[in-house]
Amino acid sequence: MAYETIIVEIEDHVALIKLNRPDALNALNDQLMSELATALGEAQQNDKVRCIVLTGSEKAFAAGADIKMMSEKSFVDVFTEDLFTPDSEAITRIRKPIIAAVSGYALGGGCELAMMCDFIICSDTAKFGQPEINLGVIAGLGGTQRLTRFVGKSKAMDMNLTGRFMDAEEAERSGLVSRVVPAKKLMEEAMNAAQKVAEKSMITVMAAKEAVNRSYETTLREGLLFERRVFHSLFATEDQKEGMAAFTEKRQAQFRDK
Ligand SMILES: CC(C)=CC(=O)SCCNC(=O)CCNC(=O)[C@H](O)C(C)(C)COP(=O)(O)OP(=O)(O)OC[C@H]1O[C@@H](n2cnc3c(N)ncnc32)[C@H](O)[C@@H]1OP(=O)(O)O
Repeated sequence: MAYETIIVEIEDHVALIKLNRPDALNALNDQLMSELATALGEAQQNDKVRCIVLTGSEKAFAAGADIKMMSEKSFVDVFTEDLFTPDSEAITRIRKPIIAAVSGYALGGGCELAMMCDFIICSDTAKFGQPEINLGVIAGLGGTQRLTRFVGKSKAMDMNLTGRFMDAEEAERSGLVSRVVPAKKLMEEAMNAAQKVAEKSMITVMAAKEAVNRSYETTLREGLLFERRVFHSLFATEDQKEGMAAFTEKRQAQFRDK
């Protein structure tokens, strides 16, 4: 399928999805969000794809929802048509792993989009923020909910109430991102991480993703039980036999997703 606001490339089992609205710092309009959902759905269906990397430009991962589109709308418009808060499940229900590679601004919906991914690698130029307060609104795609789970109440309140930006160093220190790398190395680092994930058993990767995500949705007791059940169930796979045999035989495992 031909896209106008994103670019999709598939190489070595990794789908690289690049947000591409350079004149608006990748502001998230309806078309971009719909094309992104379609591309992710296609990556999920494509057997050649084992990991997905989502990125933007050097200057902006995404500067949030399209303010020019929002500015004319009334409460009745946005409430009745459920505007500007697309169902994040189009992204979070993707079972293959998604890595966000963030350079420059990840603000408002851009920060929220990065947080919907499985982990975030950012460049030392990255700036995260929930500046919606400056527009007379609040975050609408997880900036008060996911961000609080990532960085805790105090920092999430600070960012949502003052609208200040968090730099890469603070984002790593606060647990929002997993790694910070020099801007020039960002894509290499993200693609290498994706390759590492792509080498694993897809069944095990999907199970690990589901188990970690469960920790956000349930109690510790239920989460630990879920983890234990999934751990036990993986002993029914050929990939568990292969992984453990490879360790014993001191060789590289050859996973077959079975
Ligand atoms: C998801 C939900 C529910 C809500 C939201 O996300 S609300 C949006 C939250 N985001 C923001 O408030 C950030 C808005 N942008 C900025 O503050 C600045 O653009 C900046 C700090 C990211 C960068 O500033 P800079 O001076 O370097 O660049 P600009 O001249 O301001 O921008 C270049 C170009 O892009 C257009 N732009 C930027 N962000 C958006 C946006 N969110 N929506 C629509 N358009 C955006 C900006 O207007 C300019 O284009 P023009 O020169 O044609 O006006």
